[in-house]
Amino acid sequence: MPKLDGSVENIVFRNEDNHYTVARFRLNSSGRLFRDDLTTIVGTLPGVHPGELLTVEGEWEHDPRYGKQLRVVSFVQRLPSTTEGMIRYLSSGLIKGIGPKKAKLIVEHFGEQTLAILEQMPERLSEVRGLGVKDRQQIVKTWIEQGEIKELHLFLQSHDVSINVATRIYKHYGQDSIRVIRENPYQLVQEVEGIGFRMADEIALKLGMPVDSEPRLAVGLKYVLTQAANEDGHCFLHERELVTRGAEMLHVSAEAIMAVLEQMRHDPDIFTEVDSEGEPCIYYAPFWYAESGAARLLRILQQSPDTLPPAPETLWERVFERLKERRILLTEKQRLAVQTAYTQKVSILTGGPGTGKTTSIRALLMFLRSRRVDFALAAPTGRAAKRLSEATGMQGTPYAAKTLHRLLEYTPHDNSYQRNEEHPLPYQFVIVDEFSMVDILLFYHLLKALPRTAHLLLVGDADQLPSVGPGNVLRDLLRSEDVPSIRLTELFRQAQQSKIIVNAHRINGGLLPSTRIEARSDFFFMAEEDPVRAQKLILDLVQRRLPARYGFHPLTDIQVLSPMYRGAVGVHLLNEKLQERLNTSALAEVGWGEKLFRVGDKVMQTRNNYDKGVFNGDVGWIRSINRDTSTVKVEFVEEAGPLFVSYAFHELEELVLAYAVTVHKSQGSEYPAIIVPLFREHRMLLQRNLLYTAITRAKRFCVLVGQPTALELAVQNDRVIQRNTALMERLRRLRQGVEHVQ
Ligand SMILES: Nc1ncnc2c1ncn2[C@@H]1O[C@H](COP(=O)(O)OP(=O)(O)OP(=O)(O)O)[C@@H](O)[C@H]1O
Repeated sequence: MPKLDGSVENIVFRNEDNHYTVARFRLNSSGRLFRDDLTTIVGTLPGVHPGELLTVEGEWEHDPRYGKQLRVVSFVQRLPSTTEGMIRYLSSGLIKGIGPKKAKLIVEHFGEQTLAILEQMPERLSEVRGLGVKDRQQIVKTWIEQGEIKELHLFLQSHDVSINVATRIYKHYGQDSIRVIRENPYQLVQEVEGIGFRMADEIALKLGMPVDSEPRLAVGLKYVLTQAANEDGHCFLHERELVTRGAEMLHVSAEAIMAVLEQMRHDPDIFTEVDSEGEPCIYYAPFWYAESGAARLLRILQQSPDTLPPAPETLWERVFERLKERRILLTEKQRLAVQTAYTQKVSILTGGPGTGKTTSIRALLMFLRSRRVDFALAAPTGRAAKRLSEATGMQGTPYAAKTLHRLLEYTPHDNSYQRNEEHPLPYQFVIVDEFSMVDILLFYHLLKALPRTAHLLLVGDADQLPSVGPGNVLRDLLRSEDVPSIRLTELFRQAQQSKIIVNAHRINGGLLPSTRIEARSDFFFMAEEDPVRAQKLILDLVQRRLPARYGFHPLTDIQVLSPMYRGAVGVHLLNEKLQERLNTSALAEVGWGEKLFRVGDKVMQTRNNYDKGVFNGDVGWIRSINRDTSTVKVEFVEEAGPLFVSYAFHELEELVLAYAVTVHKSQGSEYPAIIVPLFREHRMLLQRNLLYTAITRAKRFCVLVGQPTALELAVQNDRVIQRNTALMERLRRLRQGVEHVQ
C-alpha cells in the first residue's frame, strides 16, 4: 500500500459528523518550487488541520470528477504545534541570530503553513521581509541538523517546555520520545528532571487522555504532596487533607482519589503512618526518608563516643582570658553554650540578633584551634557563609565557612552528595550557622555525611521565618528537648545602641517598635496611607534621599524588601520602576516575554540550577548581553569569590530583577540598608516573624514605609503557620525505645 509523507495544504471539504475529509496534500518529495504540485487525499481524517505534517497510507483511486486521489486507510499525525509554539521554537536561541521579532515575522507571514514551508520549501523564506540571507541560511542549517529532535522541540514549545528540558527528554528516550509522550506523559514527571506534573498534565489532556486515568491521579497525588512540601513546608499531609486538595487540583471526585490512594498502598513512593490521634499521615518518599532518617541518625550521633581531647578547666579559662583582653567578657550563658558544644555530641545555640551567638562561636573556635581539633564552619547560603567567615575572622583561611552544599560536595549532574555514610566528612566538629534556614532534606544529608564521632553545633534564631523547604527542623529540635540547647537573651551594649536590633527584639516580644526619632537613629517608620504615594516615596528614598543623606549607594547598598509580589508596593512593580530609574542608559538590553533585562541590572536566580551551580535566592549582576550568541552573562558573588554564569536567552525565565525582593527570598542575607513597605493589602503576610526577619536583614539602616495600623497588625499577629512535621515525635519514640535506631 503506498505510504506518503507530506503536509496538509488546505481542507477542501469536511463532514463534521463523520470526519470525512478531502484535503490537498503536499508531498515531501514533490517539486518544491511549484505551489500547485499537490495531491488530493480523501478519507476519515478527524482532527487533521492545515499546515500539519502527516504520514498517510492508502490506495490510489481515480475519481471521474476530481482525478487521481489517495483514499486514506490509515494515517499518523506528527506532533501538533501551535503558531505560538513555532514562534517560541524559532526564537529559542537554537537558531543563532533569530530572536522573537524575526520569529514572529516568519510565523506571521506563513501562518499555519510555517512548519510545512520550513520542511518542504525553505527557499520561500526569502518572501519574509526583514530576514537576511544569513538568517535564512542559519534556519535551514539548523532545521537539517536538528533532524527529528526539532519535531519534539516544536511540539513541546507549544506547551511551555524549555529547549533544555526538551533536549533532556530526547536524551532520555531518544527516538521513543514522541511515543512515550503520546502514551503516558506522566511517566516523564518521574524520569526527566524539569518536567513537572502541570506540564505533563497539560500535554496529556491536550492529547486526549481522560481526567480520571489512574496514572494521572497517582502522579497527581504525589504532586500534591510535593506542592504541600514546597509551598507550605509540610513533610506530610493528613489523608483527609490530601483527598480534599487532590480532588480540587485534579478536578475529580473525592471517591476517585480515595480509590487511587487505596491502589497506591504498595507504591514505594508513598508512606502512610498513623498519628497519635489515629489519623493516617501520608508522606511522599523523599520526605519520609529524610524525616525518619534524620531522627535515627541524630540519635546514633548522640549515642556514639567522640574523639575530642580532654578539656581541662584551665584551658577554658585561658581562652576566656584572651577574649577578656579584647574587652569581651563572656557571660555565664555564653560560657555554658561553648562548653556544652564541646561536651555534648549535638547541641543548639539560639537567640536573637546581637545576643552574642557569633562571639560564642569565636570563643569555641579559639578553643578548638588550641586543642587542634579538625573543624568545619558552614551555613545554608553563600551569603551567610561569607558573613560567618568575616564575623569569625576566618575569611581567607583554610577554615573559611562553606555552604552546606559545598561542604557536602554536592554534585549537580546527578543531584547527589559525595559526602555520605560511605564517604564521611573528615572533621571532628561541624558548626552550622543560620540553621533556621535548613530544611529536613538538607539536615538529613548533613547527618548522613557526619562521622559518628563528630560533634555538631547548630546555631540559629528560631524566631526567624522557617526554612523555605519542608520541615521546621530548628523549632522541632528545640521543642523535642532532646538536644541540649542554650538560648541567649541578653542584648550587649554595642547591640543596644542599634535601634534596629532593639526594635527587632521588641517586635519579637510583641511590642511596637520605638519610632521616636533620635540623633543618629538607624530605624525609621514613615507613615503613608496610600500605596501609590508610598511607591513614589520608596523610589525617592532609594534614588535620592538615602544616598544624599547617608551616603548609601542606590544599587549596592539599599535593598527593598516587600512582603508580596503584587500591588503598587509589590516586588514586581517596584522592580520595574527601580530599574527605570536606576539603570536607564544601559549598553545593551534584551526583552524576554514580559521581562526586560539590561546590562548592569541586579538580578536574582529563582530556582536551584545545579548545572550552573546557582541556587534559588542567589543575587548577581548582569555584566554583558550578547545578541550574536543569544546569551547573557551574570556575575554572582559567592563565598569563594565571583562566579560568572552564562544564560541562553531562553533560560532568562530563571532570573528576575532584584532591586526589590520578597522577605522570604532575603533570608540569610544582610544588607547595609533596607526599605520595607507595610500595607493592610498584604494582610495575609502581616506576620510577626516575617517583619522580624525583614528587619534583622538590615545592618546599618532600616526604614518601614506604610500604614501604622499595618505595622500594628504585623506585630500582633504571632500566629505561626503550622507545618506538618513529625521529627519531634520520632525523636521521642526513639528515646523511649518504642522505636529502634537500626
Ligand atoms: N560577652 C560579651 N561582652 C561584650 N560584648 C559582647 C559579648 N558578646 C557579644 N558582644 C558584642 O555584642 C555584639 C553582638 O554580638 P554577636 O555578633 O556575637 O551577636 P549575634 O547573636 O551573633 O548577632 P547576629 O545574629 O546579629 O549576628 C557584638 O558587637 C559583640 O562584640
